[in-house]
Formats: sequence, structure tokens, C-alpha cells
Amino acid sequence: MSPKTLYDKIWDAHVAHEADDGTCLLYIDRHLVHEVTSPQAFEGLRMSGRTVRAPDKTIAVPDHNVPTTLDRADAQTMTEDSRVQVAALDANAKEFGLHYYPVSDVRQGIVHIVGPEQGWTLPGMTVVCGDSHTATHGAFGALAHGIGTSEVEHVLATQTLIQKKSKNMKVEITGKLKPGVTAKDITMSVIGETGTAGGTGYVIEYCGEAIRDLSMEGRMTVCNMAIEGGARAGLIAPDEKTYEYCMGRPHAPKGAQWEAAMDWWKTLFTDEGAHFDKVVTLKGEDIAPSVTWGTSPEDVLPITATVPNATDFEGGKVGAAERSLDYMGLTSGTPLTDVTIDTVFIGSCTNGRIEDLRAAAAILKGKKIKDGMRAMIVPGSGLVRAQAEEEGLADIFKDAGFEWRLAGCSMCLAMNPDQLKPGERCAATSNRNFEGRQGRGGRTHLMSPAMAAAAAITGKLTDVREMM
Ligand SMILES: CC(C)[C@H](C(=O)O)[C@@H](O)C(=O)O
Ligand code: SF4
Repeated sequence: MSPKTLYDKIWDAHVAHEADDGTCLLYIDRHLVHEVTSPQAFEGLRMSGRTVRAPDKTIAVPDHNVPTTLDRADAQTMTEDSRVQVAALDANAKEFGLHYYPVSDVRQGIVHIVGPEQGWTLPGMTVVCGDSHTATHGAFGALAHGIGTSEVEHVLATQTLIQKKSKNMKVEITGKLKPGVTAKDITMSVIGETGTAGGTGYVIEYCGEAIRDLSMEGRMTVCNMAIEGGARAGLIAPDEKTYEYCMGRPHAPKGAQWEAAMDWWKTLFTDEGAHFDKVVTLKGEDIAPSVTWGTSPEDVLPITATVPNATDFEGGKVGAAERSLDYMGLTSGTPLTDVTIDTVFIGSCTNGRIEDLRAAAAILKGKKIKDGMRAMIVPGSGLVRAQAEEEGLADIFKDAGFEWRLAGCSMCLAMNPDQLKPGERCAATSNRNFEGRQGRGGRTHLMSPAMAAAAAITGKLTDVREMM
């Protein structure tokens, strides 16, 4: 048998049918659903008189639209559109008998944090969600695709997805990371290297010592942004850390079923000599704490750099950089550490897990945020929030001057009340810095939780290594 990549193995195990042109019908193990991309899909089912094929494999949770303030149960805090979407998810989950975590449930949170936390996401699975950051689940060695609303309807009705196989790409991070450098810096640096189209047509497998050394949470941060690098999905082979994370989770297999699952999981690695169509290698020790300066995730630089000149780029990127610099209100040649900020957002499916909060707390302990700074910490789920309170992190945040919020997508995107005003500049731990992403006219600098915490204290983009 010819050697296979991890992607090949999971793909082959899920192909239910292959047409002559290579189009495949893939069996789907887990379908995650949120309120934004599902209402029309359920409506479609109803119109055609169909039901959900596998409600026991379909998990729903509202996250994008929900306010994160303590008064969110009061419907007045939501816009009409948001209220309608969340109410539709409530009704659809009930009507079709799905696993559901409503806003009132402590397990509610961002869909990509809830899936792994509850043990729905497991190695070797196919996982889909009507959301591009479904790539996050690849951290478990699961093939996780973001899908569109018509595909959501297709998966609801059939528990299968029509797909063509992508090419294999390997991203290897060798060696060790230096102090102050995190999974977020890895994933941003990879995109800085490959560009936002570098992964187009590929499924990326991340490997190498620096990836192995990451916790499951860090691996989720890396895979989360595979999509910003253009890839169809990101994957990391499961290992002891993966099994340990999964064991005992509410929906993970138990007893003999666990043993059977482990037999399969242990086969989930890329065989010696398997072919990759594209290979990118970065040295772990070369990666620095990084920030974005522009309006694309590929506009990334080490914090020690200066704001670039548009003429530093080539081709179409010159005009794009000019526009980015103009939108971001930045002057070429300014040291990044001189850029002042007025808002800090720590949260999102990229960096809203307990380790992210611990990393922020380690910087914020005993400190105060800069006068006039608006800073919020939004845990990725109600359970992350509860754990942070138990560990005393919430007190550190509140004492420092941060708002301590309820779980949701929050200021990652402007679909709920947490938004930037025009001209406001935010240090954010999320994954997209597009124009208007956090609110019309708002300016976003992406970075790690520790870097965002450091910026909250100084009021400027800051090299976290100086505060360690
Ligand atoms: C709203 C949703 C469809 C969207 C996505 O697909 O990623 C959102 O989660 C985002 O991060 O932009
Ligand atoms: S936290 Fe942000 S990136 Fe993640 S699902 Fe929500 S909106 Fe999308």
C-alpha cells in the first residue's frame, strides 16, 4: 500500500461514494450549528418535508449574536435581527430534537470552543459547521470543514457532504519557541509567510517539534487560522495530549468504546514517505511575538518592526498596503511599539480558552490598565468563565480594570452590541482584521492574549517580553 497522509486516511475512511469526476460524498460525524448560518437551512428542510437525518450528531449553540453583558437575558439588549436568529435556533433545536446549549446554559459558548469542551470533537472524525473557523477542530486530528448554508441544509438532511479532495500541504515548525512566543504567533507568522492565498486548494497538516510541544488549546489556536491562510482545513495528528484532553469529556466514548476508538486513533498519522504537494518550514526559534498592522491577516510583523511602506511590496499588494495604511491611520516608519490603542478585546474562538485567560492574567496580575482604556475579557464558554472564576483569574482581570463578560463571539465581529466606533483602535486576540470587522471604521491589530494584556497596561502595542 502506498504511504498516506493523515488527511488521506481520514478522507478515505469517510468516502461513501465517489463519482467519475472525483466528486465524493463524505459521511459526516459531527454537525455543529449556530444561529447565523442555519435559519434558512432549517426552513428548507421544513419546506421539503424532511427531518434531520442524525439529530444525535447535530449540536447547536447560539454564539455570534448574543450580548455578553450580564443583562443579556433581557431581550432589549439584542437587535431585532439577532433576536429573530437566536429565537429561530431555539425553536429549530427543539423541533428537530438536536443537542442544544441555549443562552441560559452554563455550557453555552462559541461553537468551536463548546464542541471540543463537551467531547463532541474527536480524532479521526469529519466535523462540519456553517462557519469558516470550523478549522479549529482539526487540532484533534479531525477533518473539519466550514460549509455554506445550502450545505448546512444538505448535511442536516443526509448527514453527508459533497466534496472534492484537496491537495496535501505540510507546515512544519521545527525546534523550540522562545519565551513570550505563543501558538498565535506561530499561526500568524505562517500566514505572514504564505499569504492569505497560500493554502488555497490544500488541507494543511501542521507538524514539527514546536507543534508537538503545544497544548491542545494552542493547537486549536493554530488550526483556527488555517482558513485565514486560505486552506480548506488544518490538521494536527493526535497524540497522548489529545487522548488525555478527550478522556472523560461528556460525549467522549467510555470503556470498551474508548478502547476501540483508541485503536483507530493510533493509526492517525502521516506515513513515512507520504507525498505532500506543498511544504512550508519555519524555525520555531525565528518566530517573534507578532502583531498585524493592516487589514488582512497576512499583514503581520514582529512587534520589534516598524510600520511598512507600501513600496516595500510588489504588484497588487502595493495598492492594498496603501489602502490598509490609510484605513488603519498609520504612518510608514513608525515603530509598532509607538502605536497607541484605546480598546482591548481578549476572547474569540482563536484565543478564548482557559490557557489564553491564564496567559493574560499572568501579565495583568497586580497591574492596572491605562487610564481611559476600554478593555474586556470574553471567555469562550460559560465553563471557561466558571473555571477562570474558580482559579481567581476573574478577580485579576476586574482588579486590573477589565470588564468580565459572559461567553460569545463578542467583539470578534460586529454582529452583537460589542463593537468599535469609527476610528477606535483595538488590540484583539481574534483572527480577522478586515475593514469594519469589529465595527464600522474600527481598526484591529491581531495578537496573542499576553500581547493584548501588555497593550492594555501601556496603552500601546507592546513587546510582551519586556513585561515578563
Ligand atoms: C458568521 C459566520 C458565518 C462567520 C464565519 O464563517 O466565519 C464568522 O464566524 C466569522 O468569523 O466571520
Ligand atoms: S469568535 Fe469570531 S471567528 Fe470565531 S466563530 Fe465567532 S465570529 Fe467567527
